[in-house]
Amino acid sequence: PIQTGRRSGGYPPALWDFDTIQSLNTEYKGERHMRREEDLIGQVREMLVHEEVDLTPQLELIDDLHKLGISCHFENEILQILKSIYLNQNYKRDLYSTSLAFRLLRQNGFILPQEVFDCFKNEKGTDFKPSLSHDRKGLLQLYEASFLSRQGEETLQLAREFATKILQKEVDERDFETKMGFPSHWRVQMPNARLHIDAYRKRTDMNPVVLELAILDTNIVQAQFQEELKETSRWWESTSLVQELPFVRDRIVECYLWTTGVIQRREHGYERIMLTKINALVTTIDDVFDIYGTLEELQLFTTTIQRWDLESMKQLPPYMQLCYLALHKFVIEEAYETLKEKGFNSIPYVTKWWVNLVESYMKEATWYYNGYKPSMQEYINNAWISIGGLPILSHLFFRFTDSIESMDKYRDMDRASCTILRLADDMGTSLVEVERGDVPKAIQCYMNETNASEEEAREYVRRLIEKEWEKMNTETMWDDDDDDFTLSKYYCEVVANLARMAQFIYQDGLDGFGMKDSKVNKLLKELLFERYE
Ligand SMILES: CC1(C)[C@@H]2CC[C@@]1(C)[C@@H](OP(=O)([O-])OP(=O)([O-])[O-])C2
Ligand SMILES: [Mg+2]
Ligand SMILES: [Mg+2]
Ligand SMILES: [Mg+2]
Repeated sequence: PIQTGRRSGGYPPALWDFDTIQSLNTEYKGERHMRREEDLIGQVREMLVHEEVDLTPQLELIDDLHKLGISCHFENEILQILKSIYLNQNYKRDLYSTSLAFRLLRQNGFILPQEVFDCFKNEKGTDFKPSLSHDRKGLLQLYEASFLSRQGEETLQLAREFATKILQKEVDERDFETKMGFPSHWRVQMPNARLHIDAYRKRTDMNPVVLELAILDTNIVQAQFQEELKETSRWWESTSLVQELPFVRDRIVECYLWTTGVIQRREHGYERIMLTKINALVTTIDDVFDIYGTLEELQLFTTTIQRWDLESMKQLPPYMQLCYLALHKFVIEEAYETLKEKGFNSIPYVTKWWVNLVESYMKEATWYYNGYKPSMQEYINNAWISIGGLPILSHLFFRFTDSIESMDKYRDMDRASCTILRLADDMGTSLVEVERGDVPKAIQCYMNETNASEEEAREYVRRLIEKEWEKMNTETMWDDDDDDFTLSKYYCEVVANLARMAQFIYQDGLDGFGMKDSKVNKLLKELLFERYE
């Protein structure tokens, strides 16, 4: 049933108010903790570079440091170790070591060819040797390594099918993903770190120095996250958008949580605060289009943003004027920083993506009000834009790269990231959205088009996400020695992390952003509010 005009999003109120956020405190800002952390970092560095450990334990340590959220302290040492393994190719061992080395090397820019797995295939090269089906440890790592595949790498496709077929026998189809969890290549680092610390501390091969560093570090980085969160909360309060537009989702804490997975490097606090503001603005404008504005108002709003001037603002209703001016003010402030620090004017580029976004919103609103049901392809061609990833990535582009000319190099990875963001969001939010009144989303479009069941539609969307990850890998993993192709490492990281964070927020098909009863909400409280014991 098409409900014209004002609808409710059915979203619960904010879980934490302004004063609660401002009163957050932790003892882990003290000098004493910093000194202890430096001491532990020194001890772990010794383990990394001096102990003559065998290849496999060294790779396992590197993998653990990343999952425990503390690899940032050892970036140079890790790259040195991986570079030497890459150059003297001493990873050709059993399935486990080869798969582990393959994944860690590719994840760090050393693009090992898929042919390293040929020795594990049968004579005809048509499949992996059946004898491997007893090597569970090796198969798990082969499964993980297969997610580093680029487009057209058949051996890795074969590896994923082979490992999945055998591992699936242990768990039935449905909870395979839940039990296996997302492959590590799809997992964000900081929001998952505490889950890994919980698991690590129970392992028999756990190293007490590594464990103590991981626990201390997660409490120290929480102190930094809390200060950044407080700043974003003061900004959000100052916009008065919640007061003037009471129907929008008041989710500044969740908007901040997003950034801890997208921008994982400690020193990029400014970018996390900036990204939180973008998330909050996109959420507000999305709700204006999705649940509140009449078609006429939305058309006025779109035209005003297309003009990007202050003149045409007066034709807007008051609630839209405030929203428009909040966006305008943010874009100008960021452009000011970019001009001051980098000497170029980002406004024409950034405003283009904000205009594209509201035009895609306008298309969805028109479809909705006309009861139009787009085909899957027609929907996706618009919805990879309407998810709001492009303004996010364009603002981050100007923070993490130094030349406007290079923008085209990133176009395909941007699209892959936004498409995964869109598909993951639809998996988590579209049932509630369509229920309260919204344009049919990926799951519904596929069901309309093929008469498939919801479960079949979800399985189809999951396969689309896998394909988009292959595009992402193809675009972001380039041989570092391919010197005519220099990409910004930081930018490639955040593009892939935006997709990862979407899959984290909407894991298990739940809305970890809009709704409160999800695993994500528990992880949010632990990461941002609770001391890790
Ligand atoms: C940050 C975001 C990913 C972006 C703004 C809020 C979101 C959580 C999501 O909100 P949603 O209403 O699900 O977007 P859409 O489905 O209406 O496009 C779109
Ligand atoms: Mg919406
Ligand atoms: Mg929307
Ligand atoms: Mg949605």
